[in-house]
Amino acid sequence: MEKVLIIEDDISLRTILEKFLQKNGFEVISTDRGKAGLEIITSQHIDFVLLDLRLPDSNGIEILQSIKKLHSHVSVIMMTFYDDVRSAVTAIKSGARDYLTKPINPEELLSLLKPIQAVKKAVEINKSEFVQGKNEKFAGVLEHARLVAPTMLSVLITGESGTGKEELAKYIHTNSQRKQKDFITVDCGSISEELFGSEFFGHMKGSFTGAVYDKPGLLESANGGTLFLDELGNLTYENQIKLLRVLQEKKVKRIGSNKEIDLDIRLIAATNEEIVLSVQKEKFREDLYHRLNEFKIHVPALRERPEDLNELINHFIAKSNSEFGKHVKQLSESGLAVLAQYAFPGNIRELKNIVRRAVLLATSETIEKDQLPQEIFNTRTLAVDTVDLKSLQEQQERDAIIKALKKTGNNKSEAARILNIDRKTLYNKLKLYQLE
Ligand SMILES: Nc1ncnc2c1ncn2[C@@H]1O[C@H](COP(=O)(O)OP(=O)(O)OP(=O)(O)O)[C@@H](O)[C@H]1O
Repeated sequence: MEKVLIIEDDISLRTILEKFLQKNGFEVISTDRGKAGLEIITSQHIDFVLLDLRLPDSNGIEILQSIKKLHSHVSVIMMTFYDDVRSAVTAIKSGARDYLTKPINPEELLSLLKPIQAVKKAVEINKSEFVQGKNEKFAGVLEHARLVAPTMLSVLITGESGTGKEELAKYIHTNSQRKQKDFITVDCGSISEELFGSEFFGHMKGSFTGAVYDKPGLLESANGGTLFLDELGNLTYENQIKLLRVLQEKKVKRIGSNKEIDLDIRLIAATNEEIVLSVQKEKFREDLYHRLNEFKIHVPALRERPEDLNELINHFIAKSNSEFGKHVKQLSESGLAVLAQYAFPGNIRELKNIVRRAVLLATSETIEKDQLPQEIFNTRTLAVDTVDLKSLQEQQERDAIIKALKKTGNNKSEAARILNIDRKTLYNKLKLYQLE
């Protein structure tokens, strides 16, 4: 989930923004002071900041400059009054992603955050963060990844949600000669029809209302590097056409510019849906499918990799220790036995969340069984030789969705947040399980 920091001293505006963003699936943290905001950004991961231009203890522009100097990957949106648009322009020049004038229009705010959500730069690609494990199937996956990495073949990664498709895409990038260049992630579901052009192609200042500065598009940013198209199945049909055209031409022009830029981009796409079915139903263009599927890799579900459970748990214990300043050493035998029986419908992401929570709750060096979430004791356990794994997983997914909807009073955004999936995926699953 994306985390947003609000730095705003007007308490009523701050509260409205907090509630609105939480409702729309963001994790929110807020403060009324600029310096406290800087401390928060230093001590925890923040995706973007809503920053008031005038703060009681500091000047918003100076805070912006410090953020950009120390944490350049954090996107900042300035909030200002109409009569201070000049300062907003200075803010843009200092690296702010955009600005909003008060009173803040929530829909406008959302439309600004959506493309930011869609464009996550993998600033840290660290090989030691990647657990390889011992499972034979996954070893085969990695072998294929290493073989395809140095080529120009586009790769289609399939697999259930949370199995590590994005991690594998980064693995391919870091094993290619492009590793010094950028790896750009695009969440295909969050790019609307209207935004596609300016997000993918970029624009020149003044080319349309709201284009207050020159902006390179995603394709230009990924030039020389890798473009990762996540949740490919969520790309709208019209956007599929536009993407295909530019991939065929291998050239791009920013909106409002005549200058053609040659493109040299490695494409990796991921999907957890049966994209072949979408092709058959003519919802996904066959030509684009073939263009992206020059080499397919399927990532197995976590329950198909029981040998790797231990290594992944230890990896997440170590990560959570450094995140929370704890000194947990291990998971108890009985705790491990519980996890070993669990089917993990949310795969590695779910395991990571379970371990993080348990590390936070742990009161000694060992995580005890009762520090694992209750839900995993209630679900049917995994008996590999007697049950149909697919239907077991579907049943668990369905149960989890019903529970989340009940808990949130049928609020889909909130339910999607709890389930750690995007809203579009939730809608697809509601349709699939006939829960609409
Ligand atoms: N091999 C791995 N080593 C360490 N961590 C991993 C590994 N694979 C996945 N993870 C972690 O599990 C979580 C989910 O991984 P990732 O986002 O790559 O999955 P995904 O299949 O792309 O998910 P989705 O289908 O929802 O987009 C992330 O936090 C990631 O860091």
